[in-house]
Amino acid sequence: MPTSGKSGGGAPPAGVSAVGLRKSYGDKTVLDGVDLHIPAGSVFALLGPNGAGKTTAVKILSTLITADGGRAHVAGHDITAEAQSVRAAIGVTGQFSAVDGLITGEENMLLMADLHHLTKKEGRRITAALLERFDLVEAAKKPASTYSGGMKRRLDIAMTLIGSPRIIFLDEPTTGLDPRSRHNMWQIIRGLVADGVTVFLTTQYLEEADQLADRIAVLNDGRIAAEGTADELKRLVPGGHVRLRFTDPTTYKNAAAALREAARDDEALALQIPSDGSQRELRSILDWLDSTGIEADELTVHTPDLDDVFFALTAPATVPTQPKENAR
Ligand SMILES: Nc1ncnc2c1ncn2[C@@H]1O[C@H](COP(=O)(O)OP(=O)(O)OP(=O)(O)O)[C@@H](O)[C@H]1O
Repeated sequence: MPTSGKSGGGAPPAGVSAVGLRKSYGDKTVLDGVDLHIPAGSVFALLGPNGAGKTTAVKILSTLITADGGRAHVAGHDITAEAQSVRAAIGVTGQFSAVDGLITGEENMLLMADLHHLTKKEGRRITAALLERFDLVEAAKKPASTYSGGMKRRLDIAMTLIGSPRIIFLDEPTTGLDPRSRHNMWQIIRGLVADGVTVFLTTQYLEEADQLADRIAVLNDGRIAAEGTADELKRLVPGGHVRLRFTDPTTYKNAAAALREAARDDEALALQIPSDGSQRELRSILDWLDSTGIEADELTVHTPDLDDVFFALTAPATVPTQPKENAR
């Protein structure tokens, strides 16, 4: 349970905790009782398909909008009763960028320093350090509207850091970025965490969550469908299988008849046998193929990844234990 988090003794407060968060727009329920517990100093990824309510959750936790129900504490402060203290402790970047394209990157930074009531001297010092850290020195005197997507995101995060936030909400920080800029952003996020910042990240990229997050929650239909480390989530779904592919339709048909427990893909002439991918299971499958004289043209081992988790948990009618393609 959340504590009021006043900085007394005892265990440090969670970075973010929420119980039963609810939000509806008209008769559409967007969040239907969301519970979260994010330890301070960790990276948390909220995953979900388009329209799942990720941005809504970020907006509520960063006090941009109010929830219809539930309670939450951010940096130890109640988001309703102590919204001002929450705002002082957090930074938010992403879909609602604070970058003003008409002024230069440096001017954007100095403006932010003014907003945080830093002295001119201190503002200049921090601006110079952050422009350097985020590789924006060369572009500093150019209007931000001329920046690439990756540079704008870097500037956005640099501006957020002027306030020395303890918690940063990154709403889809790499959407639309090319692979190099995405990797660059991952390095930046890792750097923030190394500095002790708690990162709340929303993303549609499973690889991103896998790479960065200590814990991941999958939001679906307004509820947390699953929560855990990437490995814990991968163990939730039976996505592991051995795939046998054939080129000759008759061999494929014979194999399918003999291997009745395998899921069929008639178009690709492929069979999928559920398997944990262990050496013992592989050996028994190979022995069985030898003994029946079935020879596949290709054999691949597939272990569950976050894609499997995502598809299993966010399918319209979730039936995770059944293979998608079944025998006809
Ligand atoms: N101000 C609003 N008024 C009405 N409906 C809204 C409003 N804001 C969000 N919604 C609806 O709430 C749902 C969740 O939106 P939200 O932006 O939180 O989803 P998301 O998970 O961030 O999606 P995406 O990945 O597409 O950004 C959507 O169906 C959206 O249309």
